[in-house]
Amino acid sequence: MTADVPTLMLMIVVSSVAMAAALLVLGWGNWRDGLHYWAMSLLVGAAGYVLFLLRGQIADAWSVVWGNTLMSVMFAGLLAAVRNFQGQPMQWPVMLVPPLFMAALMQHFMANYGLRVACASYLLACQTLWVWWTLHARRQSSPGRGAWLLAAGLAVEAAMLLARGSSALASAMEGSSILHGNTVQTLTFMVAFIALLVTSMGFVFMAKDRADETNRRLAGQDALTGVANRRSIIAALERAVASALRQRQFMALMMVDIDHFKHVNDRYGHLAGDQVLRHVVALIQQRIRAQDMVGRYGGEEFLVVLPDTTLQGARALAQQLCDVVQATPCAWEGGHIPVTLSIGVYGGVLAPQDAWDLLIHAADSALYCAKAAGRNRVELAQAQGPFTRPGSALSGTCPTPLS
Ligand SMILES: Nc1nc2c(ncn2[C@@H]2O[C@H](COP(=O)(O)OP(=O)(O)OP(=O)(O)O)[C@@H](O)[C@H]2O)c(=O)[nH]1
Repeated sequence: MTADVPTLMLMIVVSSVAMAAALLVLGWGNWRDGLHYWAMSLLVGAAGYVLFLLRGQIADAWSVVWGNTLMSVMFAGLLAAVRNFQGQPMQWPVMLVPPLFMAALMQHFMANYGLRVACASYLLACQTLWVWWTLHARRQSSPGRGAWLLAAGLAVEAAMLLARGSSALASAMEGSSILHGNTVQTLTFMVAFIALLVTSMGFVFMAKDRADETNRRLAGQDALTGVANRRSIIAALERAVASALRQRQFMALMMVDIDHFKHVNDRYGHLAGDQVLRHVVALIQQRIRAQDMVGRYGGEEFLVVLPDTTLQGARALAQQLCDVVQATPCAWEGGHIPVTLSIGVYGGVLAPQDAWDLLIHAADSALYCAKAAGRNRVELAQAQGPFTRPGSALSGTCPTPLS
């Protein structure tokens, strides 16, 4: 099976330039995730192929030495793209060793086509595997389908280069040329073309996967405080309720509200109010466990979901929060803003009919009681028995009549 090698090379050049141009146009002014390194590498690779295509028409030193060196620079650039995507620093002195090595090897073996092909193929295979390994070693920073596609494309490319190097060593290639069509040449450049498409698509998908993930995270986040927003914290509560019911475990919930927050806004201004919200969130986050979750339920109201926690445990934590917030006024413009919290706590073993909205209602009722009883305090919603619909166990749990 043979195909016209110059045509295959031309296809690679045209696709590389087209993809690079698309990436450069799309990413212009907003370079991120290493896409600019990828685009530049494609252009360098295309230039290398153009020099191969001109074999016989320009000096061999240009076509052989520079053509192969540019191929090696292209793989150094792909490595740079992956490292940039992963947020790793560039190590140019190390990353540019292979291209320098390639230039020296090509000079040295200029007269021996077979050895030249073998050396160039093995060196490029090593560089491809280096990119693959960099991707693989930090899988957590590039999860998703894109990374799989890229890894697969790199693996195929490396396998093809190793096979080409071995075939060059095994067969006498004197008198042959890179532009001659034979089975190995055809396979080499067909695989190179496919690998170019697959790896580039994989890299772009990687960037897209990351953008999707960032959007998903932001959609579930409260922009001011950085904790879960109302939708996310309710979703987390639903999951915690389902898990507590399945495993017949305790769970607790706190509704935390900043006292007289309107007064903070009125006296110090809204920016100060925002700072107080962040301050309170930071203090809460410092004291909850990894499996707990805090979210902003409303203006100055926060929900804290506490899986596998008894009512008494939640009450102790709530009291700690009240104490620490009172003892740590919020720093603002060289002074301090005193802050206190009221907290309503629900905790217990759930009954099958209990739902997240009932638990919120319970914690909210207890919070109402805490406000009514003078603020800066903790009140409990339900201390015994399964939780039931409002109007039964919950009503009348306020220890102090509302004023
Ligand atoms: N700075 C700031 N203020 C907010 C934000 N969201 C809500 N608020 C304000 O929070 C205040 C809530 O006031 P109230 O519901 O009367 O509660 P309160 O003053 O804390 O009174 P109690 O809860 O009864 O102690 C209102 O003034 C809202 O404008 C926000 O994101 N930033």
